[in-house]
Amino acid sequence: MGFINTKDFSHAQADKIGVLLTNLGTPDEPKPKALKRYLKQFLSDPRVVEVPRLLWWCILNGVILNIRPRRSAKAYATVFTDEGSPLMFHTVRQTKAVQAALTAAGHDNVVVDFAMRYGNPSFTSALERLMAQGVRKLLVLPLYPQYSASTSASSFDELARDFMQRRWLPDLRFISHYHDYPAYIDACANRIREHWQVHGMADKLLFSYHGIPKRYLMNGDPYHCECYKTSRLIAEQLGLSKEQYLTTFQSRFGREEWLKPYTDETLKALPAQGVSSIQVFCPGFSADCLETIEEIGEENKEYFEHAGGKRYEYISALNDRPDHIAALCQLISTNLQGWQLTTDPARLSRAQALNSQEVK
Ligand SMILES: C=CC1=C(C)c2cc3[nH]c(cc4nc(cc5[nH]c(cc1n2)c(C)c5CCC(=O)O)C(CCC(=O)O)=C4C)c(C)c3C=C
Ligand SMILES: [Fe+2]
Ligand SMILES: [Fe+2]
Repeated sequence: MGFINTKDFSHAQADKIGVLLTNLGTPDEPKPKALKRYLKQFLSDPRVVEVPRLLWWCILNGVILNIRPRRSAKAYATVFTDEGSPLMFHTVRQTKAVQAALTAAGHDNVVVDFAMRYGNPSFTSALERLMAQGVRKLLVLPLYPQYSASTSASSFDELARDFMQRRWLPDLRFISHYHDYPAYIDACANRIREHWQVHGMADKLLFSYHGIPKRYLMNGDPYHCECYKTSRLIAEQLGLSKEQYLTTFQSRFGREEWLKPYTDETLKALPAQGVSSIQVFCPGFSADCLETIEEIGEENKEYFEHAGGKRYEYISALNDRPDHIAALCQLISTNLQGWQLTTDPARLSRAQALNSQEVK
């Protein structure tokens, strides 16, 4: 068996610490061909669709990949900008901002990069870049605040798959969730407060999270509980009573039951219950993407207004807001504790010299 070898003698350099931010991934272009490639990889992941493989292969290749790419391409075309897919450009900005903040805080041997679980840039390409810079310690932070096997565990699978090909593995730390991390909760609350300062409050605040099949919860996935805890902590931070906010689940796929209450059905029902104004925030999406901009910002707005609702506001995601970046940096720094973090150039060059001698 052949392993990926370290070709650039990075072991001759002082050890660096790599921070790899990851997210779901997005199609390269809003075109059916690119969508087919992306959806095939995404929907073939057994962590995402837990259905017997042979049966699923037939449904996916026989039906879904012949219909969905065209439909999804149309939806993506409404959110792509000159900078590309929102999920991509927000993740690029987050990566640059986290790198700048960590460097400014004195973590001068930390290199930050990002990878996407599906599509580009792949985990392997990002890991190659990090290893080539001398990274021997790696912290991986999937930007999913709430743990779910379909996202967080799937990211770990992809990391492990890459490592199976590698001869020399780095030390590894993996942050599987941060749904109740105080600085993240504060950033969410700040974002909502800022919105209120401009627009005032609405009758209710709705926290909408991406759904997963209910079966995954029944089989032990903690995602549902973590979403409810995040909502409660943000609401407490904002001083809201239980009557003032709701938690719902969006983005259903397929026919089986998903986590309830559903976002779309809730928004269709609220006006008849006397709720005429609503503000929607999506704490589970660290960056705006198709599911927030198009599904929450447009599609669900229509449902609410069509049902008689008067005022609907989508509160955009944390993206690269300074308090979000500060929260991520705090989470990263805490998880780097005990690993060599130095701002001392003399020590770094001594380590470099020693390593070079060992190589000779
Ligand atoms: C098929 C089942 C799906 C599960 C389970 C699922 C879980 C899940 N997804 C996210 C975050 C995102 N999903 C996004 C898009 C998206 N999700 C699914 C399906 C499942 N997701 C599909 C088919 C798509 C593609 C769009 C479409 O064709 O409708 C995105 C947006 C990506 C973008 O490019 O903008 C995100 C983000 C989470 C957090 C999650 C489980 C908790
Ligand atoms: Fe999804
Ligand atoms: Fe969607």
